[in-house]
This record gives sequence, C-alpha cells and structure tokens, in this order.
Amino acid sequence: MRVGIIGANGYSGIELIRLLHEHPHVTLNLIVSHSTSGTPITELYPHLQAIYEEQLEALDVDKVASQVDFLFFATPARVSKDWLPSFTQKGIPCIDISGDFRLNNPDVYKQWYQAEHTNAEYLSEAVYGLADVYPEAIKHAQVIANPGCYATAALLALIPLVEKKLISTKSIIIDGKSGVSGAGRKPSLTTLFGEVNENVKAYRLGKHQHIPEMEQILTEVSGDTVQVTFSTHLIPMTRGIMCTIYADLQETITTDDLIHAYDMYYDHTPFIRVRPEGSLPSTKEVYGSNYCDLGVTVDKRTGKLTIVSVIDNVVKGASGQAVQNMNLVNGWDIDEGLKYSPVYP
Ligand SMILES: NC(=O)C1=CN([C@@H]2O[C@H](COP(=O)(O)OP(=O)(O)OC[C@H]3O[C@@H](n4cnc5c(N)ncnc54)[C@H](OP(=O)(O)O)[C@@H]3O)[C@@H](O)[C@H]2O)C=CC1
Ligand SMILES: CC(=O)N[C@@H](CCC(=O)OP(=O)(O)O)C(=O)O
Repeated sequence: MRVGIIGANGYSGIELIRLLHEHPHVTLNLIVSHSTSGTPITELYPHLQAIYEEQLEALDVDKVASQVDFLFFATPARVSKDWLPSFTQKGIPCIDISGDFRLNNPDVYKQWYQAEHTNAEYLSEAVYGLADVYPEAIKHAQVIANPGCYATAALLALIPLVEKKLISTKSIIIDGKSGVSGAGRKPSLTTLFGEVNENVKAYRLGKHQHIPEMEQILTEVSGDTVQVTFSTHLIPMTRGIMCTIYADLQETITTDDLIHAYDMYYDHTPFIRVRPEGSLPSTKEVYGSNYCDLGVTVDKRTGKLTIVSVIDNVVKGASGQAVQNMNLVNGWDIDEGLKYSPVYP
C-alpha cells in the first residue's frame, strides 16, 4: 500500500518515516512539507542517509491523491481541518495526528483551539484513535483522530477503572510531565537548552487542549459529566511522558485487584504492560517503543489510588499509535511495524 505524510519534516513526521520505512506492508511514496518542499529529507535529517533519501514535495491535493492510498497528517493544530476532507472525499483514509478532529463539538473546538472548525461536519465522522481501547470502531474508519500524547497516557490508565466504576469521577487529578520533543522541532524560546536544562516548568494550567479531549472520552465512558484537574510540566529530557494520576476509590479494593482489572481489560493488546505490585514504570523503560506501561498503588490509609502511566510521546503518543491505527484499518496484525523493544539505557 502506498502511503504519504503531510508534515513529514517535523518530529512526529520523521518518526513516521522511521516506522513506515520498516513496515512490511507499505511503501512510503510521498513526503510533504510546508516550507521546505524541494529539499531532500537528508538535508534536514542527515541520520536518514542511505536509509530514506527522498525529496520533500509541496502540498498539491490532486498530485498527492494520485500517489497515495493512505495518508497521515503530522501538521500543527488548525491545518488538517482545511485539507483532510479533500482526501477522504477521494476515498483516501486519513489519520490526523493533530487535534483538529478529536472533539465532537465545533463550539468546544473553537473554545480550546481559538479557531472556527471549517469542516465541522467531519467531526462526527471521525473516530477517536485510542487504538488499544477502540479497535473495532477504528477498523471501519475513514477519518481517524489520533489522540494527544498526554491524553493517550492518561486515558489508557483511567478508562478501565472508570468503565468498571472503581473510582470516583468527581476528583480525578492528572499530573503530566513531558520531554521537549512534545513541543515539536519548530524553534521556540521555551524549548531552548538554557530554558529547559536543570529546570522543571509548569505550563498552560487549566488551558491545555487535552482537557476537553479527556473529558469528552471519560464522560462517554462513565455516562456522567466528568471534569478533570490536569497539569502539564516540561522536563529536561528529549522523549517521554509520565502522567501520575490520583483518584478516590469507590469501594475497598487492593492493588492486586486493580492490576488484575487492567490485565483483563487489555488482554487483547500487546502494547499495555501492567507492572506487578510494588513496581512503578519510568519513561526510559518505554523509550522508542509503542508501549504504555502502567503501575498502580492503593493507599489504604487515605482510600486514594495513584496510577503511573508512561509512554514515549513521539511513538505511542503520536506516530506509533498512528501506525497501530493504520494496521487496524487495513486488517493487519496490530503490532506490524511496531515490534521495537525500548532503547535502554
Ligand atoms: N511531538 C509530539 O510528541 C507530538 C505531536 N503531536 C501533534 O503532531 C502534530 C505535529 O507535531 P510535531 O511533529 O511535534 O511538530 P513540528 O513542529 O516538529 O512539525 C510540524 C510539521 O507541520 C508542518 N507545517 C507547519 N505549518 C504548516 C502549515 N500551515 N501547513 C502545512 N504544514 C505545516 C511543518 O512543515 P514545515 O517545517 O515545512 O513548515 C512540519 O512538517 C501537531 O499537531 C502536534 O500537536 C501529537 C502528539 C505528540
Ligand atoms: C511539551 C509540549 O509542548 N507538548 C505538547 C503536546 C503536543 C500534543 O500531543 O498534542 P496535540 O496534538 O494535542 O497538539 C503540548 O503540551 O501542547
């Protein structure tokens, strides 16, 4: 199958190139850039020499549509909403790694993304691509909204417990920490070495675009309106997200029972690894891989639960999950092209 990437020269685009190049069922036929078309990808990323040396092309809808059977958008928010429908109308399934098709309600999109949604009728058609939770719906989708990176880590930890009504949905706190690659390759003051090194910085508290995304899904799962307290921090590392999540238990239950509940919920997927009691995951243990590792502990004294969820933001939080979604749509094994062990140390 011929695939293409719009926004191929950003961090999630370049990770897609790494994964798709090794994928047994696809040929990466087209890579598209906004500002660097005409440039060989190796000029921007010399590590691809002798591996993948194609030239970046400009975005021309008819030309792209004639060269691909499947398309990934790895563009910033507020870009794919204007372009993606032109391709699905031509019968080309699309996976959008940005947030443009994640929210059902165009008013909520406008509130959190500060833009009108120019193709709001596609919001109801789009399937939320949380691949380990919604595999059946994703199999039949033409438009897949790949989840945000923090939202992936948090929802994979919370959905099984909310669905089984094991925790209260009134007091969920998600404390997120991310490496700087989460902010993309575009240079900015916040990601300068001097700003990030030996520093931990909270940002966009109460305003982060993953808040409505997580609340939408948890509300659907629970059946009641769910609101979450969510904080985000920039950490001096390249890749990785850790969400430490706090919730109140609804009933007396042990750590071992919760581990068992997770194991049962995720027995159909190889990508969720639940730690045994007493072991908590760290970001290095998933680095470069499509795993989400979960650790859980019950504090009998307070009746509170702490869950630690870690992913590689560029793999599970973006391009790896997008490849998993492509596998689902095409009826391939879900781990095709994703059988990478984490890089350690
Ligand atoms: N990095 C991460 O860990 C994650 C990223 N995401 C999401 O993935 C998307 C891409 O992120 P990331 O790769 O980090 O970002 P980068 O800034 O690294 O790359 C952005 C890409 O989009 C292209 N682009 C920028 N503006 C436009 C435009 N107006 N029209 C068309 N193309 C454009 C850029 O091309 P050019 O350089 O030629 O302008 C570049 O290829 C974002 O929506 C991001 O939120 C989601 C989860 C995790
Ligand atoms: C460190 C950092 O800046 N991270 C980004 C995460 C980007 C992402 O996953 O999200 P979207 O696709 O929803 O934009 C952020 O907090 O916005």
